[in-house]
Amino acid sequence: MNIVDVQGIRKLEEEEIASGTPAEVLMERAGRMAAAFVEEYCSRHRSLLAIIGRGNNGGDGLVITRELLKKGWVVYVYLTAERAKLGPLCKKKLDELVQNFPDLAIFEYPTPAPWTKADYVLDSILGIGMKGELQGELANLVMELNEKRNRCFFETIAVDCPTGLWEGSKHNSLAVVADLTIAIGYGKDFLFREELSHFTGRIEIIPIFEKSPSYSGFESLTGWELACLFPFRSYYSHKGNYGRVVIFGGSIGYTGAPVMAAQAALRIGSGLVYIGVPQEIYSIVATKVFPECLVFPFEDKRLFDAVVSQASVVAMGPGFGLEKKSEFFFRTLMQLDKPLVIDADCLTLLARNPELYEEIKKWAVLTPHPGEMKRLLRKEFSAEERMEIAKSFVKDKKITLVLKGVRTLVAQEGKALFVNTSGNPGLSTGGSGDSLLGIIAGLIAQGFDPFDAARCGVWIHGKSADIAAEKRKTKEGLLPMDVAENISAALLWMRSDLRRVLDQKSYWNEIQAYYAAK
Ligand SMILES: NC(=O)C1=CN([C@@H]2O[C@H](COP(=O)(O)OP(=O)(O)OC[C@H]3O[C@@H](n4cnc5c(N)ncnc54)[C@H](O)[C@@H]3O)[C@@H](O)[C@H]2O)[C@@H](O)CC1
Ligand SMILES: [K+]
Repeated sequence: MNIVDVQGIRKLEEEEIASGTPAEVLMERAGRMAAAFVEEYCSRHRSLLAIIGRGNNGGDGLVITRELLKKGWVVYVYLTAERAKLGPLCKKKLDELVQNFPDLAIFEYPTPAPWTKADYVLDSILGIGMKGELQGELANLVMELNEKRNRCFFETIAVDCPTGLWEGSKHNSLAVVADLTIAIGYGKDFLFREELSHFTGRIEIIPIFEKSPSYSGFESLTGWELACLFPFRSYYSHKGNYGRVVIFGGSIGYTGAPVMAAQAALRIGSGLVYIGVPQEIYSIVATKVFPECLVFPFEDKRLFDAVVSQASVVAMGPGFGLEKKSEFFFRTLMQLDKPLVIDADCLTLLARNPELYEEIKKWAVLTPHPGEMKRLLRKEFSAEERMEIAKSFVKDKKITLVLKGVRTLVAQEGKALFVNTSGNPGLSTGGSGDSLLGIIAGLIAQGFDPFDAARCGVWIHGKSADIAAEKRKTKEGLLPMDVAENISAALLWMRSDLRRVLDQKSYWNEIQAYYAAK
C-alpha cells in the first residue's frame, strides 16, 4: 500500500467527504475495521482500557470500544478531556456508546486511570491532528502510560499513530510506546522511520478510502495485500511443481546455519531442498538435519553438477566461511546461470570482490543487515539514511536488495521502495537471517519473481515471528525454528486478513445508508 504524508491523507479525506462520504462514515469504517483486527490479533484476554482524546482520534477509539463491547470484551473508558470540550464527532460517539451501554465504566481526567484492569490499552488520545511536541497534562499522561506499561505489563495499541508522534519527531521525543499501531487508511510516512520504530511497534494498515492517493514510490508491505499472490495450491500437482532449493553454507563451528535456512525453505513449501556443505562437516550436518532435506558434500564435482543443474534457485552464505577456499567456491557460485539469493559471509565475499556483480546472470537477491550493507558500500550510514542508501545501491545492478532492520526495506531499480510492517524484537537472535534466506529462496523456487519473493518473504518471516511470540506468550527466547514452524500460520493469517478486510468492506454501503440518512 502507498505510504503517504499527513497532507496527502488530509487531501484524501477531503476528497472522500466532497464526493458524498461524511466524516462520520469514515470514522465508522475505521473504528469497525480496527476493532475486527484487534479482536483477531489480541487473543490473550479480552479486556481493554481505552484512553480517549477529544478529537477524531478519540472518536475512532469510541467506535472501537463499542464494537469490542458488542463482542463481549470487558472495556474501561478513560476520557482525557472534560465532556464539554470533546469535538463534535467524538462527543456524538460517546453519547451513542453511553446509550447502548449505560453501565459502562467511564473514568475522567484527573481521576487516575485504572491501569491494572486490562491486558490492552488503546491509545486513541491524539492522531494526525497533533503538531509539535507534547506538553503539559497530555505529556504527563503519556509519560504515565509508558511507565505503567513497564509495571502493569499491558500491551499498548495505538490508533492511527502513537500519541505524540508527528513528522517532526526524533528518537528521543516524548510519545506513546506502542506494541501495535493500527494506521488508518494508509500508513503515514513518519510511522516507518527506523529510528521511531521504538514507538510504533508492529504496524497494521486498515483501508477506509475508496479513492487512492497520488503515487509516492514508497509502499508498505501489508499482509492482506500480499495474500493475492498466494492462491491455494492445485490438487493436480507434485513436488516438481514447487521447485528445488539448493543452499550452500556451513563450516567448522557453523553447522546449524544452513540447516535453519533449509527448515524455512521446506516450511514455505519448496518441492525439494538440498544443502551443499564442505566435506569436513558433511557427516555432522547429515545427522543434524531433518530427513526431508538432502545433504551433499559440494566438493564432489559429479554431485555438485547433478544437483545444481536441476536447481530452481541457489541460496548461499549461512556459515559459509571467509577463507581462501570459501572465496574460490563463492566465485564458482557467482558464475551460475540461476537465480541467486546471497546472504551472510557471501555478502562479505561480494564486498571484497565487487567485480562479481558483473557476473550475475539471472536476478539475485541480496539480504544484508546494516553491518553487511556498510561493508558492501564501504561506508557508514545512519538509520535516517537507509532509504536513500537502498534506492541508490540498486541502481544499475541486477539485484533486489533486502536491507534488514526493524523496518526491513525491499528495493529494486524501477520499482517502489517497500518497507516491512511485521516482526518483533524476538527476531534479534542468531539464525533469524538464515530463516529469511530459506523463505525467500523457497518462494523463488515456487515461481515467485525475486522481487515478489523478497517482499513476501520479509513479511512472512516477521509475521511468523509475531505468531510464534503470541503462542509462546513472550518475545524472549524466540528461536529460528519457532519462526519456521509458524510459517504456515503466517500464510493462514495473511489469507484470513484479506477475507476480514473484504468482509468489513461489504458493510460500507450499509454504514453509508445509515449515517448519511441521519
Ligand atoms: N484522516 C481521515 O480521513 C480520518 C481520520 N480519522 C481520525 O481522525 C484523526 C485526526 O483527527 P483530528 O484532526 O480531530 O485530530 P486528533 O484527534 O489527532 O487531535 C486533535 C486534537 O489535538 C490537539 N493537539 C494538536 N497538537 C497538540 C499538541 N502538540 N499537544 C496536545 N494537543 C494537541 C488539538 O488541539 C485537537 O484538540 C486521525 O488520526 C484518525 O484517528 C478517522 O476518524 C477516519 C478518517
Ligand atoms: K493515537
